Amino acid sequence: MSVTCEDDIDRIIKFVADCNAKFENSKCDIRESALGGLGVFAKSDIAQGETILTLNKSSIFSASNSSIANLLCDNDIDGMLALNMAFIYEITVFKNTSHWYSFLRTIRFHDDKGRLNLPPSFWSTNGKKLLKGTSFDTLFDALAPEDEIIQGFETAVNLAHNWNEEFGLEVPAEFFHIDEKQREKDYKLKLERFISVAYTLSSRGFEIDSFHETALVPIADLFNHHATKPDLKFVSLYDVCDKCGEPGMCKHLIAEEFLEAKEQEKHTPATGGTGTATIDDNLINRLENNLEDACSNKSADDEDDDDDGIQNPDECVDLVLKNDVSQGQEIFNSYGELSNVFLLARYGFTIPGNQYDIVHLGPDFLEIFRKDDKHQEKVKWWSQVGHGLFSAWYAQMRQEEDEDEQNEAQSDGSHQEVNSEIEEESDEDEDEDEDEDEDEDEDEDEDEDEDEDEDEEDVLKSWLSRLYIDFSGEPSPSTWALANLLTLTTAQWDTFFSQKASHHITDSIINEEKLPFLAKTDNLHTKKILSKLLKNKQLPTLTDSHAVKEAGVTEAMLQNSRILVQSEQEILDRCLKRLT
Ligand SMILES: C[S@@+](CC[C@H](N)C(=O)[O-])C[C@H]1O[C@@H](n2cnc3c(N)ncnc32)[C@H](O)[C@@H]1O
Repeated sequence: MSVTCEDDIDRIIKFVADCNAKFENSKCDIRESALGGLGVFAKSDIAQGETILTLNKSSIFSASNSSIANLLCDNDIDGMLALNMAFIYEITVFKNTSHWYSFLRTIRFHDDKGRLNLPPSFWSTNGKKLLKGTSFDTLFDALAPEDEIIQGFETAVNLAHNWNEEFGLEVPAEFFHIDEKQREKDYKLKLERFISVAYTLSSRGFEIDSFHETALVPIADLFNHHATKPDLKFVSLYDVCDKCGEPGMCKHLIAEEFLEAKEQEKHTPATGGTGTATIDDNLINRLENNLEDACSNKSADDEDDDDDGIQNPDECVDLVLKNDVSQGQEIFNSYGELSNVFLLARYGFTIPGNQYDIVHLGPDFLEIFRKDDKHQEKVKWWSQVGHGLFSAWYAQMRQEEDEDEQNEAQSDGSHQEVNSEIEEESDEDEDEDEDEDEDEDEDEDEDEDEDEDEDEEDVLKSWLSRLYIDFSGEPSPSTWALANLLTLTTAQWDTFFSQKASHHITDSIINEEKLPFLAKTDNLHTKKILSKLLKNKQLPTLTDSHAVKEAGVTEAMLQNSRILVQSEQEILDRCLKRLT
């Protein structure tokens, strides 16, 4: 949960005004939202297509335009780790000397009681219990501490000390100085602060372009998320030079073109070639001259901009309304079509009745197999052969059904054209595949042993992940198939194969005519098996009486877990209703 204080609104508005941003202040109101923290509301009716925020990319905060941009680049640090480190240096070391300080200090990574904002993977043991057995735990394994962020923290601590030793850059002590006298305790504290910043920034970041990557965008980050009816579109030109952020020609592109031309020359016998293309002093001088010219033109343009207030749209980010909004309404953005698992893991909140939620049944099937030996052969076949075979057959069957539907709607002439195009495409694919196969053969032997263990784990994860119920309460095709399989008597199971290898069931040859049986959704025995499995499913019990909080459990943890668990429980109830 990352929320902004009302007291900070003026500071944020002043920051964007100082940056010459265009924010429709007269039409939008920033105030407290019932969803928590602040939100943005329409002061009057606003029409679809209106741009309510335009900000030059120089006013957003990214690792690439931060005070430590060069250091990060020299040390090959990018992505969220770079943004995290840049944010920490800006708010602790550079403070008032930083252009972004008045904006960045409004981003809080702890609640009003000073408790850090941590993702469930770093919740206390009691906190994690609240989500035990949900899809968050069993499908995404999202309660396990994330090694990547711990490694990121250690990299950041080492770099901070190196930079301090090499050229005296102050170490952000609250984050990266670990007191050796109480190392274990202090390490945990600093690590959690670092994770808390990472979690907070991940809930507020926008993907800008190939230069800035993920960045913080003032005002834009005050819009809350709506799962089904967002009002806004975030617009930013993604393809820019990844070294300097220029949307058009820049010295890096000129250099690249020069090297390409040299490379071509090398392969053209008439002119001959030098053999290697390097960026020599001459080229650098030419580029620098070009750049100076470009800069002087650009500053002239910028002066023009100041005169008439027009900015180059390619250098700006915009928030544009994609619906009409009415006076008083909260204006929503979309953070993506995300289930509560993703919302909680990345953004720190959940929404009741989230239509992207599912209930995972992998561990529940495993429990049936663990308890009852009689299914062993079927499970072995399903995990190693059956699920792949069934999934491929099912996908093909669905495709054919879709094609039949399309064909019915099409005239005969256009129908034939479509088919011949598809055939040509698949012929080409086959040729390409053959070539690739030859190359691959050489490398295969080396990697085989290493790959085997990983493969087994991946295979298990893969077929278990397909066992779920969707938001409407409908079991997935694999869930129906596996449950149908469990209903087979020994005699029926034997007729499933045209040739059965009794020692190695996975070598048996399936009777393909039997596959449609696995897709059946009306078998009473199957429905009984599924109903029993659902009734036995153990989700945490988090009724209102769970209000007595245990140590290490905050109100926010409890509230988010309650919403997530309730959403899964409602899906189970819907499924049970369908089955009976
Ligand atoms: C980008 S910020 C949005 C502005 C935020 N309300 C604030 O006060 O700064 C994202 C955070 O807003 C909150 N949030 C956004 N949409 C929400 C929703 N639909 N329900 C509950 N909280 C939401 C969450 O705390 C999330 O971490």
